Amino acid sequence: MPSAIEARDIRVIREGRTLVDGASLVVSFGEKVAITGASGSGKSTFLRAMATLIPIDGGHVLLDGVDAITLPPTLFRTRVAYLPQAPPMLPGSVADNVAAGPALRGETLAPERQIELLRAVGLDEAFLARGADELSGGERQRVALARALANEPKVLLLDEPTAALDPETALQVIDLVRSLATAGRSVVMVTHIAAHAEALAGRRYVFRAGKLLAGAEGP
Ligand SMILES: Nc1ncnc2c1ncn2[C@@H]1O[C@H](COP(=O)(O)OP(=O)(O)OP(=O)(O)O)[C@@H](O)[C@H]1O
Repeated sequence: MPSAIEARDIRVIREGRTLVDGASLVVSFGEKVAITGASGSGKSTFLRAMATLIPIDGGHVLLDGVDAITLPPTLFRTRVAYLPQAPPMLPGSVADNVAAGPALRGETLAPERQIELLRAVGLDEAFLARGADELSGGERQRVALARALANEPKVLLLDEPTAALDPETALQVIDLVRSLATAGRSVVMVTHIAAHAEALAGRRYVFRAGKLLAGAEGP
């Protein structure tokens, strides 16, 4: 069976510096992977490369065994959700945000589905009418996850989802992220906080000097 997503020998070189030096990662369906590493080690660059958001200087990203380069970008973006640190909210209500992905494709997200998605991220339906710009950091992170889930992605790529959160909220968001890995959905999370990587309870990697190393060893 092919993997859900695979990074094969990825290289990223910028301004003569090798930021990602032949990094490979195979993620199975339903698997959780946490990548830690020191600031500036290249983990965000690697995650963005996996999301096909930046040009790469070598290697391949495979989705379900198929080279991403051969897939229509819109298909890849629907299957693979990438969330940056502190994802920005779109103007309007929480409902507008949750329904944004389908709306881009000219589809309407049924109100029942919006409620279901909010519940999946631990928010009740009263949030739908709230202005997205009034939310706390933790609520924004949850709404961003619900917005991503509306596309029914197979893979979630999360860059420091707890970066802007207080310690208690951060652990709640990690619990939530852990629960989002299901039989058909994989999660790859970058975090510089070892305890959060551990709390994800999946496979562990460390990014060091552009290399992705298996294991939980600290930076
Ligand atoms: N487009 C670019 N051009 C030049 N240098 C870059 C570019 N993007 C990233 N870098 C550099 O590459 C290195 C790795 O950055 P990256 O954001 O991947 O690190 P990180 O491990 O995620 O760090 P942090 O935990 O601080 O976010 C840094 O030194 C950064 O300044």
